[in-house]
Order: sequence, then C-alpha cells, then structure tokens
Amino acid sequence: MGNPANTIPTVDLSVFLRSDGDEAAKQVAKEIISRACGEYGFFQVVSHGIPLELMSRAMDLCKTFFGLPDEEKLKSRTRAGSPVPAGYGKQPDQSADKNEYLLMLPPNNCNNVLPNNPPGFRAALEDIFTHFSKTGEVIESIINDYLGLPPNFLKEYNNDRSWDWMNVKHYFPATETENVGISSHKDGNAITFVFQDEVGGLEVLWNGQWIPIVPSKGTLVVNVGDVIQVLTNEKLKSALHRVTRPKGRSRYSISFFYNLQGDKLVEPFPHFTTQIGEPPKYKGFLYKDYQALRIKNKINPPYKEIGIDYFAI
Ligand SMILES: O=C(O)CCC(=O)C(=O)O
Ligand SMILES: [Fe+2]
Repeated sequence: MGNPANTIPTVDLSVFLRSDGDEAAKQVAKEIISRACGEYGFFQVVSHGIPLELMSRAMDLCKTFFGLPDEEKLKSRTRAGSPVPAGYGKQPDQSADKNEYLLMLPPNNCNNVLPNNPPGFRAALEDIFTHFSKTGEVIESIINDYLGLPPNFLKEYNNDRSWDWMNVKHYFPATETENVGISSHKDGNAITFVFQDEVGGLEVLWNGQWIPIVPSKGTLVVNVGDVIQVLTNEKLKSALHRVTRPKGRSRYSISFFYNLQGDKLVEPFPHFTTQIGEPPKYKGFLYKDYQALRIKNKINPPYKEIGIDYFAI
C-alpha cells in the first residue's frame, strides 16, 4: 500500500445523519469502515454533524486554558475520592507520558470539576461532549450492522451513556532526549474519537510500522477499543497506537471515549462464539473492574495501562 502516511480511510458520515440517506451510499461507507477496522482498527470521519465552528472554538479555548498559570488550572484539580480522574491533572513525573489534561464526564455528572476560566470554555466542552455522544451512537449502529448483529443490538446492550468521558490534552514539546506523548497502548473502552490539532503525532501500528495519522481540518479519528474486541471475540481488534511529541511546539487534542456503564458484563457475544462454533477468547468481566484496574495502574506503578490480555482465556 503506497505511501504509509495518510492511508487511514476517511468516510463521509452525512448520509447517516439524514433521514432520507441514500442506502447505496450508506453501504459503500459501511464497507470502507469495515475494511478500515479490519486492516488498521482506525478510520476517520468528516461531515459527522459536529459543527466545525464549535470544534475550532473548543480547541482554541483548550489552548487558552492550558496556557493559564498552574494555580488557576489547579482550581479544577481532581477531587479526592473521585472514582475517575475527572478534572485537571498532569501525568506523574514517573510516567513516560508527558502531558497535562482535563477530563470530563457527561455534563451534570457530580464528579466533574470544570473550569470557569476562560469564559465560554465550560459551555463549549459541554456542547461538544453532547455532540460526540450522538456521533458515538451513529458509529455504533454502523458497526452493529456490518457485524451482522440484529438491529439495535449494540445500542440496547450499551444503553447508558453515563460512563462516557472526554479528555482534553496538552502535550509538551519534545526535549532533546525524549518525545513520548502517550506510550503505545490500546484503548480499553468501546469506541474512541480523537480531534487532533494541526500539529500531528498520533500514530497507529500497522504491519509492524508506525503510521502517522495526518491531521486534517474538521476530521475526527475513530478507533475501536478493547470492549468491541472482546464482544466480537476478536472479529474486530483494538489497535496499538501512540502519540509522539514534536520538538519546539505543543500539541493539543480532544478525545472522546464512548464507554459502557460500569455494571455491564463484557464477554464475547454468542453471535461470535456458540452460534458459529468458536470458543470464547475472553472470560467475562465487569466493565467497572477493567476500568478501575487500568486507571489504578496508570496513575501508580507501573504507570502503564493494563491490557485486555488480562482476561484472555
Ligand atoms: O491525543 C491523541 O491524539 C490520542 C490520545 C490517546 O490515544 C488516548 O488518550 O487514548
Ligand atoms: Fe488511545
């Protein structure tokens, strides 16, 4: 496949957002997504329904927020006892990852600690969160259909949006000796969306090489996470990816994690096991247990996320 840069396929989602969307065009888009998921675990979407003005305003406000003095940012630091690191934080010094972040749960969640400064930031975050959540439902339904699951099967299984989160990050410029923004990992959730600024640095492992996902205005990067890998008994795989930091400039991104409600049992669906005579590749587990394990190991030694192999049979 020619030049490895910019080979992650891009799909126009507008056909799925209109009630009169052309069925043949939907089919073409589904096939592109299905091939991209099989080959890379990643694809990109445009015309996804999130207003471009909101995306660029949210990104500008993120840059302003992270440029504020620590004292101001720390007003939004994670509250003691919060079950997830909602609010502002910096990766621990011992971590290979070099970024500071602001993590939010759905608007109105009591664990949110959202900044009042800069003005309009909080409203923009809440607005974009709500849009991401809808885009998540659209992608989930496309995945449902091309997997051949009964209509709305994934939607009914994953019917509670209260555990979704969004993470806004500022990656510091690389130094002479290191450039890790986020070390190579797979996402633990169901579906991830990333809106990266123009700087670049997100890379996916494909056939043993790291391929850059070249930023493009208004484009969202989408990838499936460990939950989809387990539910489909590896028919779809969660891909390894990482962020490298360029020298001399900061990088910003907004990632949305379409998760599961914590009490959901995650185990391979019968459609991909008993119904086709395949043994399950994973033991069942509660989503909240996997999430807690990942968070615990990320913010304490070994400062790395635990992978889904933990539950492999
Ligand atoms: O910042 C990015 O481009 C991606 C971040 C990422 O992979 C993650 O937060 O899991
Ligand atoms: Fe990730």
